Amino acid sequence: MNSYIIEEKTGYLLFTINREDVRNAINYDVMEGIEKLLDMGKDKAYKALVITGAGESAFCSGGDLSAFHQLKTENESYQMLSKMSSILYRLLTYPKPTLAILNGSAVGGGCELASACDFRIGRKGLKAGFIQGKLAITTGWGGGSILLEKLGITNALKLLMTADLYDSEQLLAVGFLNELYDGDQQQACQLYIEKMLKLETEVLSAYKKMVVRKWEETNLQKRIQEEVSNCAKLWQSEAHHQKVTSFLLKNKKM
Ligand SMILES: CC[C@H](C(=O)O)C(=O)SCCNC(=O)CCNC(=O)[C@H](O)C(C)(C)COP(=O)(O)OP(=O)(O)OC[C@H]1O[C@@H](n2cnc3c(N)ncnc32)[C@H](O)[C@@H]1OP(=O)(O)O
Repeated sequence: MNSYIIEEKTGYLLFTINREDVRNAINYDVMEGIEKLLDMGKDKAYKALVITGAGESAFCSGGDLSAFHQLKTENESYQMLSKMSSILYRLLTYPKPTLAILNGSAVGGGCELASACDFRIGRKGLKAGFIQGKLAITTGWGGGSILLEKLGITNALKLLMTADLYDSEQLLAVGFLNELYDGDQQQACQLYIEKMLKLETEVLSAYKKMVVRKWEETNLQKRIQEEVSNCAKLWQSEAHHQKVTSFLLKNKKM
């Protein structure tokens, strides 16, 4: 079964992480799928990109712990973290509107993926959290630096420094979610982007350029690279490896 599905919809591309059995955890296949989405999205036929997860339970549970647990040293983890942070920077600065539909829980890198999109709508009742801190690491794909750009500093630091799971109403209140939906996900998606799809793609990309220019002037990409380097240093700590091992043992993955 493919780790992801890319569907051509009228005016936009829909990317679905298709790994429901592991709560849509991101492995190298999914990373390659997002790169393929970003390449396909250049076509003028598409005015927007939408990202979601398969099933009702999870949007994305972050990095695939079974796959990435093999990465022990700072350098080994840096290669993976740097690869995904570059992909998320491409997504963040994409010259078209991008929407994450949180169809269920989003944790760790799943929240980083959602943060890299311009907009986030979430199913009522979901829980999400930047739980990296509970694994003795920080965000490592750029999500911390991006969150600090998109939410107020206090709200962003609260989500990052508590490493807690928050419910959909709380996430709406702090501005991580832009809207909540009940029921049909496709309808919620259509309702959210239909007005944007009526505009010329040149107008949409001109507005996106305004914010990308601000991020370029404030060295966001360099700040993301520092985040990645810091996470790689923490990654090799005994504390991090023990936390991941206990998760995998609890789920009989070791
Ligand atoms: C910089 C980013 C960073 C990185 O890795 O590089 C991160 O993303 S760090 C954070 C990594 N992610 C996690 O620690 C999340 C771990 N998962 C969970 O906390 C829960 O699974 C949750 C809250 C997402 C969903 O809980 P729920 O009770 O609904 O499901 P289960 O825990 O029973 O999980 C079902 C099934 O999926 C497997 N699973 C879930 N998440 C992952 C994952 N991230 N990697 C690998 N496998 C995952 C879990 O082992 C269960 O497998 P099963 O064979 O059914 O026992």
